[in-house]
Amino acid sequence: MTDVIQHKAYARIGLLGNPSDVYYGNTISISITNFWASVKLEPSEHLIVKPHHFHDLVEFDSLNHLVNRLETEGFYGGVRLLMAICKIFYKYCKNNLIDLHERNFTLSYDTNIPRQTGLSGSSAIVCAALNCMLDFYKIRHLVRVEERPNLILDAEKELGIVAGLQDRVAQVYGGVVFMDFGKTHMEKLGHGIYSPMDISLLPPLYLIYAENPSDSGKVHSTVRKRWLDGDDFIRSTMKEVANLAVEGRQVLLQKDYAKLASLMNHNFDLRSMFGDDALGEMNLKMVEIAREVGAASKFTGSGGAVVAFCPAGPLQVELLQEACEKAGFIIQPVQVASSFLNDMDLGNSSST
Ligand SMILES: Nc1ncnc2c1ncn2[C@@H]1O[C@H](COP(=O)(O)OP(=O)(O)O)[C@@H](O)[C@H]1O
Ligand SMILES: O=C(O)[C@H]1O[C@H](OP(=O)(O)O)[C@H](O)[C@@H](O)[C@@H]1O
Ligand SMILES: [Mg+2]
Repeated sequence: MTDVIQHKAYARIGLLGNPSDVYYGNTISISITNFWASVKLEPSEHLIVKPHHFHDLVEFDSLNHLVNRLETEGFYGGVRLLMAICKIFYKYCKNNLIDLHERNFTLSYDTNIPRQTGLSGSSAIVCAALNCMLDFYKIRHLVRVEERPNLILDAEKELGIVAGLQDRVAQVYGGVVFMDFGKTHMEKLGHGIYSPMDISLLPPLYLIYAENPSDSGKVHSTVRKRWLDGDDFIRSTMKEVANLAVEGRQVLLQKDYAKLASLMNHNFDLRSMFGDDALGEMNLKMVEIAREVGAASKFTGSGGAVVAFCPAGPLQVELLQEACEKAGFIIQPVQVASSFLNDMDLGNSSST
């Protein structure tokens, strides 16, 4: 009864096809153990959502400190995410006639995912919290794995954040997943078709990032509006982006890494549809630096971090490391997470 429940959810990299997940496209995404968010649920008398001592700072040294902090980190931390998933979870259970016991809990969180860098720090917090609640109420078998990414996305939608499913799928499934968000099954099933791939198909990848918060909701809103208005250029470019993941799946199965490099670069080039202002100068610089040494590179998400691949091998990796250090960017090898699904999760899944 008094057991503490704790779950981690990891950062993710959009390897190919992002951001077409927001637009009935396809992606290949990877869950990585380099960074994670963790959420703790402790039974308690009242229902409490605890602010994080750093990410939800409300006490400052001075007015100058407060303003500086808001300008670099924005207004929000993770508390709103935890509250939003509580609301979505409760409503989902109610609508699906899932009985919840009446005991209360305290939620707290921590994260080392660089903030708002397109590594999916937001949905990691939400995903870890959802896992805690599934265990607290012992209803894991009643909420299918394919549905869970939708709940996580709904929590962020509740806050007005424009985002897609790829982050949430990678964080629920783990490993490498090919995702098909085609309109037909999105409308018929209410979710995409998610096919885990063998993680050993991936070549060594590198993560480059800078402390450079960018708001994924803001980055996406203009393109989203143009897509909804039926803008021909945005619609056709987004289809092209989606096809890169479809092609990428075959390319990975054949271990054709030269082709993988060209697909990654093409993916980034198509992101120019967002416009340089939305993409951000520092983000563009990260991609440029990788390309200068002949590495393939693209955004992991909506901006802040870049995934790079060195098709020419270790010497090229050294050049890339030197170039990043010189420019003040952090670079580290990507550590791919294995699948997170257990027997109970797989037992209630219909499409994996
Ligand atoms: N590391 C973090 N710590 C606390 N809250 C975060 C963090 N990262 C994101 N958030 C919360 O999630 C919201 C959306 O973040 P988002 O732009 O999607 O970033 P990311 O690329 O990391 O997912 C932020 O406005 C903030 O409320
Ligand atoms: O633009 C993208 O590639 C992704 O942007 C968001 O992810 P984030 O890590 O918050 O930048 C969004 O949630 C994803 O669905 C997009 O593919
Ligand atoms: Mg996000």
